[in-house]
Amino acid sequence: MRGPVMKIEDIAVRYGDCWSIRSATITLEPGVIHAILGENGAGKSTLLKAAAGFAPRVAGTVRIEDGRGFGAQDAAGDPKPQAWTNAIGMVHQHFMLVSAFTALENLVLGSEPTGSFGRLDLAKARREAEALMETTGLRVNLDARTSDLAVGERQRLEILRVLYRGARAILLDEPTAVLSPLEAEELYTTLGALAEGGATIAVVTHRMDEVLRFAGHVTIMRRGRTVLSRPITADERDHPKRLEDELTRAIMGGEPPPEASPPALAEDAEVALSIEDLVLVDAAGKRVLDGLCLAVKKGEIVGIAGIEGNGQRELVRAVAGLEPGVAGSIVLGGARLPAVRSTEDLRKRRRAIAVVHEDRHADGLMLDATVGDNLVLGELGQIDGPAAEAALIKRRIDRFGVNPPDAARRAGELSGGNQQKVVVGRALDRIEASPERALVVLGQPTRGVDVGAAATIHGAIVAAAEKGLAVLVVSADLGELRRLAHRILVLHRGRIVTELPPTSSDDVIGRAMLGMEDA
Ligand SMILES: Nc1ncnc2c1ncn2[C@@H]1O[C@H](COP(=O)(O)OP(=O)(O)OP(=O)(O)O)[C@@H](O)[C@H]1O
Repeated sequence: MRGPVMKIEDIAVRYGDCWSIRSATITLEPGVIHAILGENGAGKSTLLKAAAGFAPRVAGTVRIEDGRGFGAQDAAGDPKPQAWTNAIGMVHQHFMLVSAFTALENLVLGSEPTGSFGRLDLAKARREAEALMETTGLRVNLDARTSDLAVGERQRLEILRVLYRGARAILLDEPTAVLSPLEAEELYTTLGALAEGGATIAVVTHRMDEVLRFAGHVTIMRRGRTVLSRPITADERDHPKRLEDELTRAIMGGEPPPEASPPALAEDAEVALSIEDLVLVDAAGKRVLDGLCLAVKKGEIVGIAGIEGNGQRELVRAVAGLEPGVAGSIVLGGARLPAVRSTEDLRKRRRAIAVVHEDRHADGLMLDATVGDNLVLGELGQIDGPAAEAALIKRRIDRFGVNPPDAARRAGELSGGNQQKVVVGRALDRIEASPERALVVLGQPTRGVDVGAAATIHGAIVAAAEKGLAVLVVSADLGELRRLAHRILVLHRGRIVTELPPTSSDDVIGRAMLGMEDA
């Protein structure tokens, strides 16, 4: 199944009065993984959408050549040919699955096989799905409800869905942002095999290590333009430091920011947060938190590593007071936190604890509200008039580099990384100003965020610890935990199984994440 060559020539894309892409030129060839990197808002997602034929292009051409000649689509390129739709599959940053459907139903949605009288032939769908899983090595439980699937499984389902429709070019928008390192590795093995089989593969990512290890070609976007596009040689892969520096400079348009490191921790620092024997049983009777214990001192940054789905989300929600069924105790500053029974209880907890949930769309943002409203969400009635509110919003936009710096824009129109800056910036900036501040809990704080913005967020996390707050960081990015944390705790099946120093290798942490005893 050889994929098409896709030539995107000098395209420009505009949403209303906002230029998303000013000038981008890129050629995607079958047979290699083509990585696309760049700052938040540089236009990477839009570039993929334009390639797939559904971004409002105002100039340029997208040419697809696969020997059968799909031809070119110029700026006024709609409607796109059916062959185009079938040949190119896009896996979006935010999954496009119907959570109430089974995996099988989602897989065939929109291209369902039919039997007599045009009825859906589920048996045939299952046979075809099984065959596809066999050839690609991508496996999911076809009968599971999609809402019950782990995030890595949902990712696989999205790719299977695209392949099921016969796509030979697969465009993936930050596919590893939600995956653990092991799942990401598996995904790249699959993509590598698909590329070797002749597919055209493009991946948008912020993770440099993935580019250095797996990509055969790299393109960098900056402020709506492609500024570098070139192959990666085997020799460069063996000595990646120079390439990494070159790419980082191209992304940033200058020298990379200095890396954060945890502040010095006083030996006699008091324990700020103490969690004892936390137990939470889900609707299916599974103990998602199973006797979890941990402690964090004042001024300490503790990292939590673990494969997604081992209790991270529930731990963060329990500390935030959003899991009424949780048993065990959470002690903050020597006092046991009472159960949250009212909005006032929740407010009280928020004055002491800042929380960033891992799913920004479900728990952190109102996409239809403005950036400004989102930046002060939850502070209703606590800010002294509209002028003070406008000043606070402006400060948060400036401090975290939200781009475009426009408080009146709808949050849903921001790029993914800029949405993340809004959520994290709001939490960190607010807690620092609270007289009752004690704890920051962050779920995947730099997911989908570029190097520069990650440095800003890391700086703010370190600043919070320097102010004496206890900090708990849950992250799938082990490099981030190593850089930021004083200690790394490994979460496995709802409990902390190991404590490791931040100098531990990926291999050691990875083994502990799998629950291996010798880690
Ligand atoms: N539907 C839309 N309406 C208005 N503006 C949009 C829309 N989609 C994207 N934009 C704007 O286009 C620009 C590029 O966005 P895009 O999502 O392509 O960036 P990106 O490089 O993928 O960023 P990130 O790394 O943060 O995901 C941003 O300024 C964004 O705000």
